[in-house]
Amino acid sequence: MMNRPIIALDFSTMTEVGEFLGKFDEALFVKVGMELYLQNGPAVIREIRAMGHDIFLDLKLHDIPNTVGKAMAGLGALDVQMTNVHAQGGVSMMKRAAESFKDHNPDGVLIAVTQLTSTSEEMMQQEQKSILTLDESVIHYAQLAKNSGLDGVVSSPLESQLIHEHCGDDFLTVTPGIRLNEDSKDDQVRVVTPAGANALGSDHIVVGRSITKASDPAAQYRRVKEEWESGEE
Ligand SMILES: O=C(O)c1cc(=O)[nH]c(=O)n1[C@@H]1O[C@H](COP(=O)(O)O)[C@@H](O)[C@H]1O
Repeated sequence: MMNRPIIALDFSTMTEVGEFLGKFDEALFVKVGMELYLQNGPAVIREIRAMGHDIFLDLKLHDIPNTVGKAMAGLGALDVQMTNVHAQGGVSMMKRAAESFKDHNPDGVLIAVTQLTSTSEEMMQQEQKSILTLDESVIHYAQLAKNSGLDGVVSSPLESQLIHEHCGDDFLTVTPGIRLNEDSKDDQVRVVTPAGANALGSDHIVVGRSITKASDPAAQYRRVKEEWESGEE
C-alpha cells in the first residue's frame, strides 16, 4: 500500500483550513508549515487532529543543539506523526533533536531537509560555495541524518533512488516539489510528477498548490493519489 500523498496546508488561518478540509470526506495526511503554525500556534495541531487527520509538522528547525533539543521536546509533546529539522544544522543538533523528540513521541517520525527543492545545483554551488554536485550534497546530508538516528530525509524525488541506494530501503524519502504536467513550477526548481515520484521510489510525496489552488481540490487530490499509486500520468 502506497502512503497517502501529504497535502501542504499552506494557509494563514484556521478558517481557511476548515473550509479546505471540509471538502474532503476521508482521513488525510496533512502538512502544517510555518505559515499556519507561527500565526496560530499549537491549537491548530489539536484542531486538525480532532478532525481525524495525521500531521507532518514542518518547521525545519535549524539552531544550536541545545535550543533545537529543547524545542523538540515541546514539539514531541504535540500529537504529530512526523516533523523535521535542517540537516545543515549538523550531527550534534540532529542527535539532540532525535533524542528529545523520540523521548516524548516514540512513534513519531523525524526527518531532515537536505537541499530544498527550490535550490538548483548552480545556486547551491554559487550561494553555499559548495564544491559538491547537488546529488553528492543530498547523499552526504542523508548519511549524516541516518547516522544521527533520524528516520529519513526531505529531498526532491530526483534524489530518492540515490538516497535509498546509500541509506537503505527503510530510510524514508519524503519528497515535495511535486507538479502535475500542466502546472507551473512557481518557486520550485527540482520538480517531478506524482507518477515520476513513484517511479523514482519516493516513500511520501508532499503536494501543496497543485491541490490547494485547484478549482476542485478533492477531485485534484484523487487525481494526484491515483497518479501516485498507479505510476501512470
Ligand atoms: O520540508 C518541506 O516540506 C519542504 C522542503 C523542500 O525542500 N521543499 C518544499 O517545498 N517543502 C514544502 O513542501 C510544500 C510544497 O508546496 P507546493 O510547492 O505548493 O506543492 C511547501 O509547504 C514547502 O514548505
